[in-house]
Amino acid sequence: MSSETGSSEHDDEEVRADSLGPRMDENFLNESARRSRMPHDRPTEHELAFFPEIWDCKTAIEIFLMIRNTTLATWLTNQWKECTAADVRNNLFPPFNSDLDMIQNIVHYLSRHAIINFGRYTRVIKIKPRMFRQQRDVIVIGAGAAGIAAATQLTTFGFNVIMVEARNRIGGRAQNYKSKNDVVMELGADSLRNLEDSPIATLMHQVQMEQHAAFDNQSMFIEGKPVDPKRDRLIAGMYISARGALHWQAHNREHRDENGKFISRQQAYENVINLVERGTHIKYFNYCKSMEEVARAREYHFNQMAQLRMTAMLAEKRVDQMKDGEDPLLRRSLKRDIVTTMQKFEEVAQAFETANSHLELLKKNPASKQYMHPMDFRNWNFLLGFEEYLYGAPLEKVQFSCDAHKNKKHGVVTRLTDGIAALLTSVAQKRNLDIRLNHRVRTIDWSPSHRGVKLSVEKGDGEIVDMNAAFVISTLPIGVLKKTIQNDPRAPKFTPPLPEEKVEAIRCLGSGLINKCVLQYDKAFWEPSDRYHFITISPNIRTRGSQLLWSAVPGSTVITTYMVGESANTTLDDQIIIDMAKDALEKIFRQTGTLIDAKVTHWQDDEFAFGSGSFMSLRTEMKHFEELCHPLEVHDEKKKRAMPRVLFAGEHTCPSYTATVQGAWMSGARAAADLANEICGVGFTDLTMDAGGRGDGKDEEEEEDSDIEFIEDVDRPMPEQ
Ligand SMILES: Cc1cc2nc3c(=O)[nH]c(=O)nc-3n(C[C@H](O)[C@H](O)[C@H](O)COP(=O)(O)OP(=O)(O)OC[C@H]3O[C@@H](n4cnc5c(N)ncnc54)[C@H](O)[C@@H]3O)c2cc1C
Repeated sequence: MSSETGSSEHDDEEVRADSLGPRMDENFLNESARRSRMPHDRPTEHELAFFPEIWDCKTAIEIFLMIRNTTLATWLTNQWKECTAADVRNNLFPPFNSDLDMIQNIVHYLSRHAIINFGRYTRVIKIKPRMFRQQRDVIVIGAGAAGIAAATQLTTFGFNVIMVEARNRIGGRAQNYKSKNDVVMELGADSLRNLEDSPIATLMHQVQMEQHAAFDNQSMFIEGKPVDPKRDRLIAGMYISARGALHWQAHNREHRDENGKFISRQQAYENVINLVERGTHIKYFNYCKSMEEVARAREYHFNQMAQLRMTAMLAEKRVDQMKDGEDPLLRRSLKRDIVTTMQKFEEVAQAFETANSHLELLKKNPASKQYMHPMDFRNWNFLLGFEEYLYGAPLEKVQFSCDAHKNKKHGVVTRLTDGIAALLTSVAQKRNLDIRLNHRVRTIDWSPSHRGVKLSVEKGDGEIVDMNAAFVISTLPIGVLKKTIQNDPRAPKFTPPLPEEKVEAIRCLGSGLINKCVLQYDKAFWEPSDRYHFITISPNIRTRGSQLLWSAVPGSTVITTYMVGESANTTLDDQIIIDMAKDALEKIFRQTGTLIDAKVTHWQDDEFAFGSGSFMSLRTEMKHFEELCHPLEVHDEKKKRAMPRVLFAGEHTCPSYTATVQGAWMSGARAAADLANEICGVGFTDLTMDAGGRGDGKDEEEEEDSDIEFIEDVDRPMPEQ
């Protein structure tokens, strides 16, 4: 019987392997789940919440996972075209391809949450709005990565979306600047990390833009002179150990001071260094103590040897002075004394030798007086400065345990030759988004007395217009929200004011700053294939973040340097910053070309950003992210519950990827899904009831559309999108 079961399992496996297309083997399915940030072997908590029918049944979970992973693989195989239930079914083998409901529900779930079918792709199934007409209008504030993600998703769900953007361009903190001879300079975000599992990788795949890896081949310079790579590796090793220790601590215990504030990353590094330094001092103290003890023992043995030698010599002299036959008893006794003294001398001489060689050994291997040489502290400080670049804030202000909540995989760092803003523009164009540039939102009125949300918007020519929508998605940056809660007239005003919990969350989240100095020369005097990325180490700890990294797009004549940490908020004149950068380059390369164009950013003064990105400050708690995402709600009499009016997105609402383009995109998609789930219902679980939970006949004034049309579908009608 057992052999029968065994062979049937084996046959099943063979059937599975044969039935899978050439690319849909198990490894590819698992890899597809990983690339979509999902575990391949279990449903996520979010999935379980949406698919209660699989909770208690192992087989149902297996079927679910097979269909889900095949859906992800189907999408990843062709990300230019909508992945439909029919496509997924074609890639499934029996019996998994028979559960049409499950296939459709999974495709809907993954599409709704922007895990598949997002970005710049061709839709196959006609969009069917699943909400009342008056619930269809949405205004998205801000046309950065978060706004574009939210708008593209919402249009897919059937909403009418208008985007209002204060600037005369889209992209927000991803900003291209075309220099005098049309070379693209990135003034905002320039590097894309975590691409192995990032939705941005899909956009790049869809848009097919030229890209290149950054951070290759780093060379370090201190005051124009290359740093010894051996010492660099040594200090980098120490830093990696210290960072590992911090990471371990962050995951294992909470570190707050007596005021309940988190310890800063700078403080945590200092603690680690002090701990190691203390260990070094203790070792040095023990070394000195051992030296002293061994030297004393050696001296003691030496003196003992001298004494014993003297005793033996005196005894010998006495024996020599005795006449033949005189006092034989005394002679014998003296001779015996001489023998025992010499025996003792041998023993002491051996102890002396041991002490002596111990002393020599100690002298040969002296203990260090200090952990790190003052010169090496420069390298160390560069590494901390580099963290300030990654976090976009001085380490004194960054919460030490912030890594515990961040996705730490950085992998290959990629840059786009035409810039990140061009990528976002391409997606927005393809999806035909209605973007109103030069529309600066002044007030957001979400009073319960209105039917929806009323925006007061200032157009480029100064005219103030009112715009109304059922819902608003705000992607106002954290810097702008901070100004809002300070009643700064430059930031939009909320009426009624934001709830206290949200105000507290905005106050407690950090708003960081990275600035850049971008230089365009007439020729590239750096080696384009080699040192297109290098590092200058500041001799001064306070200025460690000033012009620490240099990067250039290979083949271009533009080179960029960054100002981070304390140095980012500089009050120096632009010309001084440019001259400093030119001097640093001249020190390294001696011969530089002619400067054609230069640009220094001041993101702290930009009225539509007031900073570069959010970070976890010493007061940030995880609950603050929930508060930041939480929509502004109004009680709905009909539905007898609170309904969202203003939803929030932006990089600062995505704790795993704060201050990144990826985080911004994911937050926009999340806000769009939240709104659609709330208004359209989770279409994949309830296909008969309408959006408002009405369930039966139609309300006269709230007419629903019924223009459903499927261009391509599985054999039986597909549920509404
Ligand atoms: C110098 C610098 C370097 C960076 N480097 C990187 C990097 O290497 N990699 C990375 O992933 N990220 C980087 N970032 C961070 C990244 O740019 C942001 O996290 C991301 O672009 C934020 O997108 P968002 O949509 O949340 O916000 P934004 O892009 O800021 O979009 C918000 C939009 O709202 C608009 N807006 C503001 N106020 C109003 C108003 N009153 N009315 C109407 N519209 C308004 C703004 O104009 C803006 O377009 C960097 C940022 C800076 C500044």
